[in-house]
Amino acid sequence: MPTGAHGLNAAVVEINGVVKRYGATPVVRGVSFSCGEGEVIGLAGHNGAGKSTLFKMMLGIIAADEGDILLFGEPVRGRRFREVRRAIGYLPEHVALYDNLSGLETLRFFARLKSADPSRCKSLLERVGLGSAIHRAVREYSKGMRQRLGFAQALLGQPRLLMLDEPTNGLDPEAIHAFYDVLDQLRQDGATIILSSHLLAEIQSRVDRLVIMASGQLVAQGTVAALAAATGLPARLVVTPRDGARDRVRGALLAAGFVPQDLADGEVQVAVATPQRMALLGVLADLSDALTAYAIAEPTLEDVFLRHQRGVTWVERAA
Ligand SMILES: Nc1ncnc2c1ncn2[C@@H]1O[C@H](COP(=O)(O)OP(=O)(O)OP(=O)(O)O)[C@@H](O)[C@H]1O
Repeated sequence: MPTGAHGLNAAVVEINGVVKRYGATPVVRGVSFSCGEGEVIGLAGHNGAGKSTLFKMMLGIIAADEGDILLFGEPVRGRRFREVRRAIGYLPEHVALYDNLSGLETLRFFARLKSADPSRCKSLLERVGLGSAIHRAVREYSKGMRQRLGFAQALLGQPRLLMLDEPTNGLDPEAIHAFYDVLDQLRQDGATIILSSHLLAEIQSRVDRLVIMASGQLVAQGTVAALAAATGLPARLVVTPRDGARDRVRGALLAAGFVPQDLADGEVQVAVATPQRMALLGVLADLSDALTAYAIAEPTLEDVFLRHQRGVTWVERAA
């Protein structure tokens, strides 16, 4: 395993001020982050945020216009990167496959390209759930099967760093579950993993840290808990007034400093900022005979994400 110029403790990934332009248009705009050994990082962002472009720069497939990228301490376009590249598994967003080859032939082909041990191909295909289809032509593979084959290709050569671009794209829920099981085993084996997704809800419980991109910029990074707490988004209270009690409910909420909003089905909603939580308990107690139900929804990471998409930037600073 490469340890890089900085020795064993070097960050696996170091990205500093990376910019990429197509023509005059910047699509990655000054992105910086780093990633330590064994970390699982979720790179989240909507379509077009710049995730795939960043991945391609991290692999040296395309050159950055500005900034530095070091993997295992080596500059990605440097002379010694070839050696480092062998320790990296990459699942591109669109895997190019030869339709006439079988799954096994395909993987053996990739193994030769990567100088990886071809005798492991069969067990790798079993590991990604393609064990019964290894001799079938890839042209007969479903989208999900092609994606699994791409994943097997990324696992060739026991990579120490896995970069997976939208790895669950095209997978059904069962296959997504199986994918994360394999990812957990790889994490236990000490691999560093960066996976991108536009589905924050799917990855948020499966990564150690999130890096959120929007319009080519890194808008937030941190653990899921830190991101949710730091943005201080309000919780939402939704109450269902008893028949004829709606005005009383609205009045009590207003008097306690909340701003009631009528929902279509007769319910009333208010935003509850953290300092208002105690006041909320009092109002609910006063209104106990006027309500048939109430529910408090904590802010989700999706709310955080949407807020970042609207241009609010918050980046967790290292202590
Ligand atoms: N070769 C290219 N030439 C011109 N523009 C490009 C090229 N490749 C990507 N872009 C543009 O760069 C921006 C970022 O694209 P990128 O594929 O990195 O986003 P993404 O976050 O991976 O989104 P998606 O999930 O949709 O692929 C987009 O606006 C895209 O149109």
